[in-house]
Amino acid sequence: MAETLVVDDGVNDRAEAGLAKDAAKAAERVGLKADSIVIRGGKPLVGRVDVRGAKNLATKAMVAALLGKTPSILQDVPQISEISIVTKMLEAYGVAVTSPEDGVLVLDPKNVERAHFAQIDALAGSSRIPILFCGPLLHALGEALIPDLGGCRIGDRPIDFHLDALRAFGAIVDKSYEGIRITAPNGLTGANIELPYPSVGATEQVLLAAVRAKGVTELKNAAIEPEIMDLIAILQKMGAIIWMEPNRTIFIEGVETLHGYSHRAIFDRNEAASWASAALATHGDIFVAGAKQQELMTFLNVFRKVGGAFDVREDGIRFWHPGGPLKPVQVETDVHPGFMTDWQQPLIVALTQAEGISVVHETVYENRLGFTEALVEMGADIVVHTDGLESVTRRVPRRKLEQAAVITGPTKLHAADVRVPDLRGGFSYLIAALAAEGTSTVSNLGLISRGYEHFVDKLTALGADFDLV
Ligand SMILES: CC(=O)N[C@H]1[C@@H](OP(=O)(O)OP(=O)(O)OC[C@H]2O[C@@H](n3ccc(=O)[nH]c3=O)[C@H](O)[C@@H]2O)O[C@H](CO)[C@@H](O)[C@@H]1O
Ligand SMILES: C=C(OP(=O)(O)O)C(=O)O
Repeated sequence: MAETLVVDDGVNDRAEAGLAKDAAKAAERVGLKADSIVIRGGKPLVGRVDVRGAKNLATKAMVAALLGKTPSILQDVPQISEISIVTKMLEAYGVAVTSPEDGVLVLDPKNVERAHFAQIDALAGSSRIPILFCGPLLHALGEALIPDLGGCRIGDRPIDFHLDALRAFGAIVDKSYEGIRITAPNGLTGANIELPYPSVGATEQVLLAAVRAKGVTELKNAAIEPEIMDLIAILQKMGAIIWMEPNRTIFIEGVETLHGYSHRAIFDRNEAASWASAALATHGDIFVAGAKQQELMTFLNVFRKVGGAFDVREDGIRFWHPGGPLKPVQVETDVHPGFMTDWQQPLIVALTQAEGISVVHETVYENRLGFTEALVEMGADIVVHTDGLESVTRRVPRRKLEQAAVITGPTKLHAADVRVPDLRGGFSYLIAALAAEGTSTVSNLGLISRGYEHFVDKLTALGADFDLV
């Protein structure tokens, strides 16, 4: 059975309570005081939004700073609650975090020897990032205490690949602690690791542990998402030796010491794709400044097939609904370069407006379509098949408990009161409420601020009609 942290039944409630409590607190730290938004829908979103660094890179870059002997500088850091949570973690682990100007973080690991493990428990259940501190802390201190993980509840999200990899490096895992305690009395030694699935987090785990391990590490079946490539670029700036070979193989030659980096985070392609879906679903026209074509190629193909229009410019991408009917599509989520799982939730709202039957097959997580229930309440015709659909071809082997959503459109969406279940599901509810006729209330907004910077201000800039409660 896969090893898990916070996902077994007995501890789920604790994780959920932690996530909800922390989401609200962390949201306040990034300026969101309201729990709910009352949206008067039926108006197209038109205007410009700016997208900065990716949540899924910036947080890992912050962890990487712990590996350096000197301070690191990270630019284009978004004001999202996930960053404020990781800042608190870094501070507990002895890294001084300052922000000389908006979007810039200086991360100084000078006090890591005086890590305050006792303060870490207060952050239990708030994020998935803590598990990535294992390698850097083991190199710095020979010991790591990691609190229970949080993150979106979109599947079981075990950490067996992470722990197996750490054991392969020579670490000892003790799960009697609430969370995990991990030690490396003899240091970490490079290893040959093959991941059972190209997990993003487990690939990052291996990179962050291997860069200072003794000897060479070979990682097979690695994830190769653009955010991972950006993390590799950061580690190389720090002095690491990393190269790639075909078929998802990464080699890392361990080095004695690393120094700080200066880096501008890759843009948030998940946020960009979310605003693109919002433009389509509301018959709108949104220029997403900072979006780049390369990392969005797979999304852009699907967006075009659905009938959306886009224009790639020097400084961003304009997405709009060109008029006329939208077309149904068949999409299967996958690891990069496939269609990213984080994109499917916002896209599904747009697909409720396509003429015909669309299929979205979720193959990365086993519980990421539950959010569609609220869309059905709002008038969408969506049937979720929990065994997946046999007819869909796939690159990765079939895994248990997959889900497929069959969306029949177009359907008129009407107003409803809905509660945000997870980050992308929450953004989807905002889109649905903006597209629907009437007045909807979306509550538990704190979760959206985990990954969408200044989304309330952006909605105002796009002409949305709403009040915060
Ligand atoms: C903070 C962050 O970057 N989050 C992203 C990251 O999550 P995260 O890194 O958690 O996602 P993974 O790629 O690790 O997970 C993919 C699949 O592998 C499974 N798995 C993973 C690890 C493990 O030890 N055992 C195991 O079975 C998971 O349950 C899941 O079904 O990549 C996901 C897939 O692109 C994205 O949806 C998330 O937005
Ligand atoms: C699933 C996501 O994030 P996390 O891994 O932080 O829960 C996401 O960004 O959509």
